[in-house]
Amino acid sequence: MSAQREMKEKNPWHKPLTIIITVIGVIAIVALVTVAGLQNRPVFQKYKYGIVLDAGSSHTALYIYKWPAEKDNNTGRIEQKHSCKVKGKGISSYAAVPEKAGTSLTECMQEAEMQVPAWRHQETPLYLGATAGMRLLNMENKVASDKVFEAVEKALQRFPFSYQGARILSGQEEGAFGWVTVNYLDDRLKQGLQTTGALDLGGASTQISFVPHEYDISESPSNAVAFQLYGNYYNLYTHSFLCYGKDQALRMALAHQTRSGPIAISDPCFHPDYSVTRNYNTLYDSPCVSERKPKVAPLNFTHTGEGNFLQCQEVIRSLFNFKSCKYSKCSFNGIFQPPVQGSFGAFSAYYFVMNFLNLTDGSMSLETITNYVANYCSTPWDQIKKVYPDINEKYLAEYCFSGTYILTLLTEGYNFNTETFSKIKFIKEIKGSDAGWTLGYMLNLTNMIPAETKDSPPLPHAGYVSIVTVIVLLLFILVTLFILSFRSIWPKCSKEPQIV
Ligand SMILES: Nc1ccn([C@@H]2O[C@H](COP(=O)(O)OP(=O)(O)OP(=O)(O)O)[C@@H](O)[C@H]2O)c(=O)n1
Repeated sequence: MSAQREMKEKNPWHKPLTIIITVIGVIAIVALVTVAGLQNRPVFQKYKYGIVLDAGSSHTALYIYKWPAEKDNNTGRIEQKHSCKVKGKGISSYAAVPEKAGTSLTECMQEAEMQVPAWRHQETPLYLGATAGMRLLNMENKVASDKVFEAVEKALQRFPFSYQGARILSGQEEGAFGWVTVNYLDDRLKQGLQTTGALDLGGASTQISFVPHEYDISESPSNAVAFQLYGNYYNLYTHSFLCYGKDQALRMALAHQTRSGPIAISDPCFHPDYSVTRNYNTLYDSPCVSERKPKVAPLNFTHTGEGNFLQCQEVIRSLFNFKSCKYSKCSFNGIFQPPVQGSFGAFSAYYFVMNFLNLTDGSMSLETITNYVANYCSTPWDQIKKVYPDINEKYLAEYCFSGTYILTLLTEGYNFNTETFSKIKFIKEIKGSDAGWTLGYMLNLTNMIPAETKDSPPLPHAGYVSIVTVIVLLLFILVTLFILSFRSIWPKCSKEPQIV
């Protein structure tokens, strides 16, 4: 009996005050942990959406972007949710039947309706930007270009999105927004890191954009774009060469070889044994070559291949004018360009071509790549078709020209050398979003990159709650220890059990 009593005496949990403190403490901890848990549980994310249609010269593509609804003004959070390739050619090819330019977009727009939740449709901005194909059509036939836009606008307005307009981007915008996209996706802008240059090769134009060292923008103001993004200032050099996209460059190369109106040409940029009949009118039906059409020429010419890389380079060199330059330094055609600087991302047709040729592995030297392309070009056409039976023959026939064009443009046009060439990465996408001008365009139009950085609290909310929880827990332990340590000096007389 007395032993039992003694045990009760020694066990502090039997003291009423201790029990009360313990219960309160446990309740406090449970409450805090519950609050922290609720606060930090993975909540159902609500997203906002934006749609951009890239109406290029060779085709149109639709991109849907999404970002967390509560973070409109934040960085690194906007990502590509979906893309859709419009069937058929670019909208500029519908000049003779403009309504078809509109209807061609229907399928991808219907996909967009399914991809974006219905309750977000009305607030989802929808943009269409047209590039070099429409630039050329607009130069050639403004009425036809306006009609294509009318048809496209009509078609897009039928959908329940917030239509924001369709327009032709300038070459400078195309270059600058491509640069913004690449650096945004790489998280370089928010962190103020050294930026990556952007190389974009389309069907009808090509763009080069980078931030040069010691750049005197007054030398050629039309090539300069100033940005203030997240509190950082950038003086971007950008230039777009109309007609130097890969399809128009090929036209120019063929025009060069048919300038005297022959009935047949032997082309070093096509494989040995390759042979097709081409139509003079079709070849010269572009403002990039129309003025060079020979006065006297048959209806068709036979286009055969020779597969000679060095001679192909000679033909391609003839497309560039390296003679005149009124600036301290030029790329070609008298266009100012400071020396290339830093790393570059090369996308669109740069990627399609280099990926087909298996040359996107960054470890290959310029010399190895050149030898590979030379060897590829000299391979007979029949053999090429056997090795790649599933590739569209039109694309397949052109990869020798395209590979040679890319190497010549980069090394002789933009002056990349062995060392600087090794800093070019051929990329399709970055972190799941396609490289191209569309994301940069949307970020700009929706003001989603602030000029200044926002002041943010020193700790994120979740961190704050966790720290408070730990501190309270420590306090509770300290108080308990404190109470227990005083147990021995508590007045015992009043609590002495009365033994009757
Ligand atoms: N698998 C593929 C897909 C496309 N291409 C080529 O890549 C170019 C298209 O690049 P893109 O960036 O889509 O150009 P567009 O936007 O159509 O052209 P632009 O920007 O000049 O208007 C075209 O020459 C097309 O033939 C290719 O070689 N292989």
